[in-house]
Amino acid sequence: MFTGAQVASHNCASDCWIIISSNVYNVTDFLSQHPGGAAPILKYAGKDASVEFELVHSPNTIRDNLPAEKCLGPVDQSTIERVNVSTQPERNVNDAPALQTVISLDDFDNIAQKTMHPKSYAYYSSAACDLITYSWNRKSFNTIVFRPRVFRNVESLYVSSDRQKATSLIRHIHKLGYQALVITVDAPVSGKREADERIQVQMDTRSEISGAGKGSSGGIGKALSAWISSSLNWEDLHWIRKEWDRKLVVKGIQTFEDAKIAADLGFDGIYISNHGGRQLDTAPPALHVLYEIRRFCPDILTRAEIYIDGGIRRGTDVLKALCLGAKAVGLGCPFMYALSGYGTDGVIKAVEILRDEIETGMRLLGVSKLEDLHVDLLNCYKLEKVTWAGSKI
Ligand SMILES: Cc1cc2nc3c(=O)[nH]c(=O)nc-3n(C[C@H](O)[C@H](O)[C@H](O)COP(=O)(O)O)c2cc1C
Repeated sequence: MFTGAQVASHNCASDCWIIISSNVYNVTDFLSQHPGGAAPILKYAGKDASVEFELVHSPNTIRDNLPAEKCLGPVDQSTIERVNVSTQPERNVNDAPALQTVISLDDFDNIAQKTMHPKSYAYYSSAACDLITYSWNRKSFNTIVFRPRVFRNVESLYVSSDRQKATSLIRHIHKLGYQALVITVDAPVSGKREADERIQVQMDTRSEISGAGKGSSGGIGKALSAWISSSLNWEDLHWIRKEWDRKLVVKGIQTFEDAKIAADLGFDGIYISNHGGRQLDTAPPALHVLYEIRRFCPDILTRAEIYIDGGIRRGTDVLKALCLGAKAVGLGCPFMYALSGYGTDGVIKAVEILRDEIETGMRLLGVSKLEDLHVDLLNCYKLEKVTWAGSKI
């Protein structure tokens, strides 16, 4: 067994011993082979390098890189001086929140920032210079927009999975006098809605502390989607068409191809929507799809009524959609918030605000009738550049 003093006498580049995890190693020959250069090792020549070593090396590093004979033997721990490698506050992996609360890979990163030793985290997370390539790695994926197809029998249908129940529901709403039936086709399963899931796991975790419930149900969205069938496809529309003789609208169209299928099947309305961004992330914005339809099958604009929603918040948004050929627009969240804050009065106020903005916008555009809104009132240069124009690869 070595003493700390014995090790301390081997403290230069031509004779370098270090202590790692209570063992003494002769690393003199290894200095020139260390991928990080000799300097970080020489800093600990003759000393205990355990703490710094463990921050940035895996446990097998020594076994894999040093010949066995370079391990000289154990050192008497009571004789060695501790080397303080960091003035940073100690962080503790035990501070990490319960694993069930982690719902995305970025959560692991955020937790690591708070719980890892700063030196280890800095080593793991650092990237070159201005982080240009590092950030492009992620951003480049976000420049690609999906073209989701709908009604493909992915084992989910946005009417009750029990067809008998769905039929009686359709008949019931027919009897109540509703003039249009909207079939939503972009939600064969619930999207991964993280705020919804996060609050659910937090509540589940809290109730586990008191002994109630285990695991997470994945939020309201997942719970509500449990009764939806995922096997609906275009064939099913014949059955729905037979049951419903009034206006039939398909909601959730996101490509010109599906718009064409819907128009050919005789749908009265084609509702372009990505469910307010609640389903497939990086699905196309509704305006892209409307533009795509204008480009590839403009006849659809006259064969069916086109509706769009998603992110519409201003009268000017409405005017732009109408200029591009939409018959009507939808708003989800603004009306839900208006309703939850002020009830019916809130909804009326929201409509008034929009109406005022639409009328003001029309006057400033020099237009007095909705029918006079047309595409030449718009400069779509940028929209055209980002809208799908056919595959060239
Ligand atoms: C809380 C919430 C629940 C929704 N539920 C449904 C639904 O059951 N069926 C459906 O077709 N769309 C549903 N949507 C999507 C809306 O119909 C609409 O497409 C979307 O909210 C439009 O985007 P916007 O909120 O940005 O206006 C829901 C949206 C929200 C915010």
